[in-house]
Amino acid sequence: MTSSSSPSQDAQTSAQNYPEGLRADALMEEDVAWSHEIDGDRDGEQFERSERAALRRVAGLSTELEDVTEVEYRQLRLERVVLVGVWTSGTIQDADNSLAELAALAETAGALVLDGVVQRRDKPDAATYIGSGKANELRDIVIETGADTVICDGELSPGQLIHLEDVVKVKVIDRTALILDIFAQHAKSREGKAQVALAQMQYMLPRLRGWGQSLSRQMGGGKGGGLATRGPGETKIETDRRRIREKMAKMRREIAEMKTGREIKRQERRRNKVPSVAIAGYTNAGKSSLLNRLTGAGVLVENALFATLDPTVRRAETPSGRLYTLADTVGFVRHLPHHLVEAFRSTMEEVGDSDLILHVVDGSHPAPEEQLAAVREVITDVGATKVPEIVVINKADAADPLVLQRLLRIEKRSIAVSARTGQGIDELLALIDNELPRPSVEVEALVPYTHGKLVARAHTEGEVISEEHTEEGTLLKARVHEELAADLAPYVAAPALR
Ligand SMILES: Nc1nc2c(ncn2[C@@H]2O[C@H](COP(=O)(O)OP(=O)(O)OP(=O)(O)O)[C@@H](O)[C@H]2O)c(=O)[nH]1
Ligand SMILES: [Mg+2]
Repeated sequence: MTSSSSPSQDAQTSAQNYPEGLRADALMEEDVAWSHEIDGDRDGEQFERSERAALRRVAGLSTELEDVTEVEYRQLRLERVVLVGVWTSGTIQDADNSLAELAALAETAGALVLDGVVQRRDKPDAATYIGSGKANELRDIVIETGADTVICDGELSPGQLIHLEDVVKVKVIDRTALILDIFAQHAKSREGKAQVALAQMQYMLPRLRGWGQSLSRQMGGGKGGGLATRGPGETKIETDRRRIREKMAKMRREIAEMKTGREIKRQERRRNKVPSVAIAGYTNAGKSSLLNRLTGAGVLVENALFATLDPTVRRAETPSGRLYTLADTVGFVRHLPHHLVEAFRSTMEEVGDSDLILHVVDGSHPAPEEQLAAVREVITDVGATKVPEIVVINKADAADPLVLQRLLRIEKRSIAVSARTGQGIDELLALIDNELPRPSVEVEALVPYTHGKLVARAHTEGEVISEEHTEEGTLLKARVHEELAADLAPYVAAPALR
């Protein structure tokens, strides 16, 4: 590891150097001026008085701890967080699910969730996200719980973050920053790390505005800011921005190179005509567990979101003995930060390039249909709509049988399995066998025993229909791909004999 080459670290360091500046930034935000006009409780008028009256507490969110020692241990390094969401449409259940997911994300990032509240509004408040009155209530909750961070369930403008921070007086981060943080913690490969770093820089860039202003204030610009302080600040910001943009450009080039390497490997697999199966699905659906079940591979399985961030490809075999590759992929999540969709396009491209998608969904989740829809949106996004899909409803052991029935009815090509107990796995393997593309050429050849390798290849790369050991060699009837057909050509029986 080189000391100064991590851009995300640099960005973090810079942010720490100028925390005041981020605040100062808000004062410059243009949206502040008009936000006050549409602020207040006007937005909420359509809603019930009781709904507007207070922040709605979401039950059962706080992190469960096994024992006291765990509390002490965790408090040493964990952030204590309060979650806050704005509920604009849909049912209470939707709002609660969304916040429960945010809680899972926060825990995955290593935080201790103390409380969660939802505010019903038409749309997020332009200045403080939840509105200034509710922000004060949130401040009370923060004091009461001893939280040191507030996490908002959405992407907030830099101005909103800072305004809310000014009221609640602890650090405020948004869902995007949280997901980026988890991704940064989990990325393993060089490519994955580079992609996350790039996404982080992209997220940072528009939030850089205040740093220079703060600097100029330190240099004697005085409070209140205004145009007078902008001069030197602007210069500093320009430098920062240019530096970051240069790093981003370099990073993009490096990622492109790494991508070429991966593409070559993929083409090799293609050339060998090994069919590929991609496991896609919502985060925590059990994709890695399923990969393990299907191949016996030791892939990291964790009850955490985004345990898998780098594609893992394994070799597998159908019950009839055909080889294929099985690729684990990064989990999907609703409202995936836009730069991350871009950054992880490469993983998803692999999905689009496969012969079959195993779309894993957690049957025990409160809203599996929503997960299916969210994942399909991204699949469409990367143009993978033509790839056949099997919906694998996982965690059948823990799911409500009625929900399973409902899903099996709605999804035509679906199967209920449990990666944990092994239930339904044999059927799934047979289904995969069925759905994989069939090799196209049917051959009948008498292969000399000195060329046993060709027979073995017919088994793994094609489909053997019949095999007979004669004095001259193996009499083989099989369906194979064109390349193997060409290799077998010298031994193909004369047409008259067929
Ligand atoms: N009850 C039950 N739990 C399961 C089953 N399959 C997986 N799990 C659990 O679900 C959690 C997530 O499993 P993973 O395989 O890591 O899920 P994933 O989809 O790869 O998740 P990410 O890589 O984080 O997106 C783990 O705690 C698993 O033990 C199952 O069939 N039944
Ligand atoms: Mg995984």
